Amino acid sequence: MLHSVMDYGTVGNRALVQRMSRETNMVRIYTGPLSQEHEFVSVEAEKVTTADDILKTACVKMMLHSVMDYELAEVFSTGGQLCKERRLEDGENPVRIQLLWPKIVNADHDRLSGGGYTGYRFYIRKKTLENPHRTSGWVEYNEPNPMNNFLTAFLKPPIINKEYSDLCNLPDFNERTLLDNIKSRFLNSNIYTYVGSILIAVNPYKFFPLYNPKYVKLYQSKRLGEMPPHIFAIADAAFYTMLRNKSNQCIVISGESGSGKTESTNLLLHHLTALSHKGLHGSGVEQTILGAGPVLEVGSYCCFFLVE
Ligand SMILES: Nc1ncnc2c1ncn2[C@@H]1O[C@H](COP(=O)(O)OP(=O)(O)OP(=O)(O)O)[C@@H](O)[C@H]1O
Repeated sequence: MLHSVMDYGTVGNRALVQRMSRETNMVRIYTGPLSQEHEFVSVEAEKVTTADDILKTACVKMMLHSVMDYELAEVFSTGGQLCKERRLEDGENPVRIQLLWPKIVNADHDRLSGGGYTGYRFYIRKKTLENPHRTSGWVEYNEPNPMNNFLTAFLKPPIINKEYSDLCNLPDFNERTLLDNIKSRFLNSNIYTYVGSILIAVNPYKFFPLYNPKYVKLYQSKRLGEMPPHIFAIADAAFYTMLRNKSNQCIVISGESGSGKTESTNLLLHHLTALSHKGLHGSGVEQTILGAGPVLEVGSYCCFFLVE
């Protein structure tokens, strides 16, 4: 009798364990430089789902055609410095792995601060030609995370040879220090610098991946100066000031011929339409913004009116 009760218990437990292992979880696969559109893709998975299956789904979501060329990596990072990473074996179970990640560290997981993110993440990456089968053991690094290097370098200002992202903070303000500061920022791919609430843009005459949806998201609802200088920050500040104060806004863009006024106007429009797409304030805003053109071009000035 006792034996049969115990059997019942065992069968009941097994059913419970099976049910629990079938519960689905979301696994975030960060895209790094592989996607301009998405910071990550979410894949629904069970505890028993293999890394290989998750990789296949992530590739479909990201429209990457040859799964064989990609792999998943578990990455631990602190403040923009990649501490360690390892390749996931095909048969490993990412859901089980992420359940073991320390919760306290991962509380900061989604917080992109001046130093990047802190915690564990899964990344999808291209297999390297030199080493198509990277080790599945942890490899430690002391250099900026290669997955996110442009974004990380952008978010993390250099400590040595300190640069000032706002010229108002220059300890010794004169023409020389001003130009030196803008030049050294430009050489570090920082084309934007603030002077208080004014933005100086240096035309790079080449494409920088600074305007994709990741950056649109990064600058939404942020105070001017909270994030590194960017044209999106100006658009965001004007947009929210217009909504908050219920007053029209004007952005003046000035510079000599070829300095990038038209490009800057397009980038402002790009961010403003992205903000209105959020649907927070009704789709009419986009029409109003687009209807706010024509942009007034007079000599070397562009005036961009944002009408409530
Ligand atoms: N932020 C930027 N990133 C990359 N290229 C840029 C950027 N800003 C401007 N450019 C490039 O520089 C060139 C000149 O820019 P643009 O036409 O915007 O200058 P402009 O000030 O409007 O010139 P003009 O006053 O003669 O009309 C263009 O080829 C443009 O693509």
